[in-house]
Amino acid sequence: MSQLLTAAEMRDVEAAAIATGEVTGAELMARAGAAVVAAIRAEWEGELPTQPRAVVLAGPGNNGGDGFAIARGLRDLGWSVRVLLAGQAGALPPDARAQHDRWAAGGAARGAVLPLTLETLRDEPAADIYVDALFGIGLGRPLGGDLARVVAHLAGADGTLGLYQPRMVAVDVPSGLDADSGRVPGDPAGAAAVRARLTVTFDSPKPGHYLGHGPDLCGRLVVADIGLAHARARQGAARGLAPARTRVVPPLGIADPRRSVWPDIAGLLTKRQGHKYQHGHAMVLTGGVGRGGAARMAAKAALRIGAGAVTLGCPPAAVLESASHVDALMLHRVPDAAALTEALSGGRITALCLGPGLGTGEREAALVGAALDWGGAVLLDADAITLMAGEATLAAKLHDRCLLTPHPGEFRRLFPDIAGRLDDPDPSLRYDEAADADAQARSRAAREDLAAQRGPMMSTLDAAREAAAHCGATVLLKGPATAIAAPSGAAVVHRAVYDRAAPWLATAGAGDVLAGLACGLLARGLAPPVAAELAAQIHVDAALSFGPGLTAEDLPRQVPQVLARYLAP
Ligand SMILES: NC(=O)C1=CN([C@@H]2O[C@H](COP(=O)(O)OP(=O)(O)OC[C@H]3O[C@@H](n4cnc5c(N)ncnc54)[C@H](O)[C@@H]3O)[C@@H](O)[C@H]2O)[C@@H](O)CC1
Ligand SMILES: [K+]
Repeated sequence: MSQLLTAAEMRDVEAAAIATGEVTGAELMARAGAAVVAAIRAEWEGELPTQPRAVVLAGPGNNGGDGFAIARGLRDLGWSVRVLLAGQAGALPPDARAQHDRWAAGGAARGAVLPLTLETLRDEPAADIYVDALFGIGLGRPLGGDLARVVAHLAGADGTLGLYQPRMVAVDVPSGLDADSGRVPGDPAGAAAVRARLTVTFDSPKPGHYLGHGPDLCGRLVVADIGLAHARARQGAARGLAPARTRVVPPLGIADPRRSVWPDIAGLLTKRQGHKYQHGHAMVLTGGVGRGGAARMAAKAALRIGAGAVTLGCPPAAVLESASHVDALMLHRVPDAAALTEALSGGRITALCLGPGLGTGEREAALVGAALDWGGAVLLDADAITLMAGEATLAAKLHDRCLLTPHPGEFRRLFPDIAGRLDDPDPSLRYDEAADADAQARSRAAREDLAAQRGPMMSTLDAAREAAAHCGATVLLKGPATAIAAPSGAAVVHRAVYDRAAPWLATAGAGDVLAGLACGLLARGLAPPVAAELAAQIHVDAALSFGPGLTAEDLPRQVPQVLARYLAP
């Protein structure tokens, strides 16, 4: 499973399934409820008393409806269950109302529903499990009033985190978290949302489970099948989005690490016999004297990932320095842009990497210009991005064989308008259509997709997509969950969170290695979005395989192990 659905897409899929008559909304809600009950039993197995007690917090929409279905499911298992409802039963949407009525039919003793207020919640005797069914994918704005206080209390504002978080299961998303962006409307710090030990979502994960505060708030993420796979595939195909517009990589739910990558990974990486230049020739530009380390690290990574040959392009004064460091790399003097153009015009170089440790002077700006004028595969990182941010005519040369790998700060420099909207805590400030007239000219289809995918808050994924559509190149926006977007609108979220969290990867030089891996793959002929996706994965797998204590220099050395795992028969 590898598809990510925004809230709007999830609604589409549900509506399409219901419209064909193959399932009803009520049935979907019953399946959702049953899936959460099963996930609770699995998660807390062996930890609960003989007759556990649950408190279900039900909200005013269908998430609340799931809550009533869960309450009934737990009661049927012999649990003692209390439901606290935010709002009036009469105002619930029909499916949720029906679940409420089935629950309440248990009578005052077995099916009691109390109004949810901070007071009623505080007065409740402690429970073994709390079910957060307040808001799911329908959260549309910042929480306010008493509900905001309730959520703040659940989130630990009163020193109560230790009481709730270890016992909290969130239905679909922790309430307060925006399912599309991983942001918390009205609270950039993310404190105004429930913190769960377990989150059970339905059919497909949502971007917000991986981006922003999502992983922190969700705890463990379970994706439950509620029988919508066919409707999802049909819906995707109908929109021309098949097989999947936004994927999460590696795909979920496959334990075998060799298969936790997409099926043709071995095909992409296996070297067939042939001359070294048949596997591509990458050139990595270095900075001046004493500044070559970053580029050398990138070059080693490019070599490890299987580029047939790698040449360091150095300013003349720095040739000697690099020569004393690395034997397997070739060296080439690149005094200026004209020399670079000449080197590239020979037809041997199949991909160029520039940025790590490059410098940001006039010579380097001219190098970026020459690299982009070449028209071949170019990876632009670090200083190259900073240079483009300062010089609009450089950025205007970007094309679809380019791959940009900014960290958030570099992204902000190069795309200040997009980043400005991304930073804004006000969810009413959405994707700005007028500002994107350029992208409109480039690709109407991509734009329409962007519109269809948009939620109430902009995400880093939206930002990468907008940036890619805007500049016409593939953009890899770094983060714990890396967002990679092609100009066509196709995108992936690389999940280095949950079981793939590698916090030790935040080490100096790790970004240079990522650039080198991606450049090596470009040199081997992979298209920029594929090279980016694969490089991000190998980068994280290398970090996971080394473990804590990692330095950037260790990363290229881990690559053979990682490849061996992928390529094992
Ligand atoms: N048939 C279906 O549609 C299914 C829905 N499912 C559940 O339904 C959920 C989506 O249901 P809904 O679309 O009703 O959305 P939610 O239940 O997430 O929330 C919508 C309700 O909350 C209110 N609301 C939104 N933001 C608010 C705020 N800041 N302050 C106060 N009130 C606010 C809305 O006005 C609306 O009443 C999913 O997350 C999932 O849990 C599942 O049962 C699967 C089937
Ligand atoms: K919830």
